Amino acid sequence: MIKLEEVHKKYWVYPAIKDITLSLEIGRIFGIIGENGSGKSTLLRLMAGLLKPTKGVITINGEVASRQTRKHVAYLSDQDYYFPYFTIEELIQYYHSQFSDFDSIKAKSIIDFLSLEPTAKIGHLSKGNRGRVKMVMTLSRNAPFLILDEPFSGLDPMVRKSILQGLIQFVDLSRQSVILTTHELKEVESVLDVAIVLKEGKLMGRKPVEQIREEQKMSILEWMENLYQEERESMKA
Ligand SMILES: Nc1ncnc2c1ncn2[C@@H]1O[C@H](COP(=O)(O)OP(=O)(O)OP(=O)(O)O)[C@@H](O)[C@H]1O
Repeated sequence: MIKLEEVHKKYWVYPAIKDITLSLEIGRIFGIIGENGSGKSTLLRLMAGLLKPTKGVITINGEVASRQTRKHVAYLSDQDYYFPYFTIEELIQYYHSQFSDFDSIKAKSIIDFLSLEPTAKIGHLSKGNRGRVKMVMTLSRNAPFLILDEPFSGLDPMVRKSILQGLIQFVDLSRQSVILTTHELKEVESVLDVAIVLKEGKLMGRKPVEQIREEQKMSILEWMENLYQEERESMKA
């Protein structure tokens, strides 16, 4: 479980995350959504142990988030940082040497599923295929938390949904969770279990997607827009 208790994060004096208390359990696919600059990437980086909270506590499986807890997290960054001179298979060997939980057999299956050529050099790939390589490297780790920051950037809209649905089969939800951020709400709606909405660094809501659909008769986007509207009205009052 990842637990945040009254977490604040400031960049210098600017507050990016404000007083968030939240628990994320194993066995779910969480979608963190919100407008640009609402704090989604900052929240993921805090959970991944890459940033320290300014105030508050984050624990991962009971340990305070730090360099040591990074072993519990496979993190896909929204940055394009992969080693351009490696081939995909060399990158797999490198990851295998770096992460004890890296599953090379799974990596090969995901490469097949995503129609990537193992001997291709990373630097020669299109942006969309570099994005696919990042997914291979992240989903091949048997870490309990797979944290994906904008995993679909660069993927064309026609394949996003089918790729996402296919990739979920490589996640073992009996002992893993996926936490992702995205602006592609339509494509992810069908696979998300829980939606978490941020606005200006604040937690606006957390709800099972089934409940949003069945009880509130709304899409995730409509639910998010409602929460934003309520916030605007409460600010005016
Ligand atoms: N390294 C940084 N230094 C200073 N301010 C930062 C830094 N990173 C993010 N911020 C600021 O913190 C706020 C939250 O940024 P963050 O990237 O977490 O938002 P986001 O919801 O992921 O945005 P987007 O949807 O555009 O990716 C923004 O106002 C951003 O400008």
